[in-house]
Amino acid sequence: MSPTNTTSPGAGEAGGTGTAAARPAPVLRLRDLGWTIGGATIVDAVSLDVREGEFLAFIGPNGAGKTSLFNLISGLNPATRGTVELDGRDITAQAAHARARRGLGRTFQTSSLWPGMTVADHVGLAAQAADGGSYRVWRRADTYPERVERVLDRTQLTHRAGTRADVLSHGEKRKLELAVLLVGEPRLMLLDEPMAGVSAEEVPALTELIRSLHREEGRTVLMVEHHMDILLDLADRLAVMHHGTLLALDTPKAVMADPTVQQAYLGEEL
Ligand SMILES: Nc1ncnc2c1ncn2[C@@H]1O[C@H](COP(=O)(O)OP(=O)(O)OP(=O)(O)O)[C@@H](O)[C@H]1O
Repeated sequence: MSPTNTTSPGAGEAGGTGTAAARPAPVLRLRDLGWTIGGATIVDAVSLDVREGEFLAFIGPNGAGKTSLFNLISGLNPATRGTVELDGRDITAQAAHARARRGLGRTFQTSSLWPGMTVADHVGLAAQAADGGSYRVWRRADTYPERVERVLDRTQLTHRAGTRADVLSHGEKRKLELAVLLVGEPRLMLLDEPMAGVSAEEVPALTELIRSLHREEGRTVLMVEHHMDILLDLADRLAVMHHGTLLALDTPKAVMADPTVQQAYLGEEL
């Protein structure tokens, strides 16, 4: 595996499917993307393509720049160099909400829920926001009964509809964050450590949910995760971040066997 892999088209690399002629245009294209703040380069010239329907997982030691890269892709932070293209359109200068309207949605490493608000109200409010409404002028969740019901059913939270977010288990909170994301029907989902804080008993159901959003619904998924066993099961390709750079990008098997990657993780379990 060579780092030049990172600048070649994503299609076909993951499972060896398709020919160059049959490759669809990438849904997401990063070119020379970087973020420098206070003189420190946090994300350093990352280039990669993600094909429609792909599951690309990001791994790397703590502080490698994975979340920062997600912030640049989702528009939470502005890039200080390079470009982000979605469906062939340069969105580098677009704000996060404009990117969300184009089908790019994300979850966060730390919980983004309102403790005193019910599960159904979270989803209803997200539906209102997805329709261009404001998060500040709150209408009741039952303005969107069908949509709320559908998303709660999809995320196995129907029985928790009237429950306040702060009494949910960690796994249910993560599902609710996915529900809030799904109500906007994202085609490209950025999931930042969706298993963080989730108990071992709840991991399989959450993994299955994420798998079905990808495999059954055909959503493109970019996911940061530290649990390698989960990624080996879910991901088409692994991207390895190290000191802000993209160290490797290949199939999980090839990445695991790469001596450069092993070196980067020296002292840590890969
Ligand atoms: N706003 C900021 N200002 C200065 N430094 C920052 C800022 N945001 C992140 N950093 C630094 O950038 C580096 C990368 O952080 P980031 O959260 O992107 O890493 P990560 O790979 O997601 O780590 P983890 O796996 O621990 O979540 C860290 O050293 C962090 O302290």
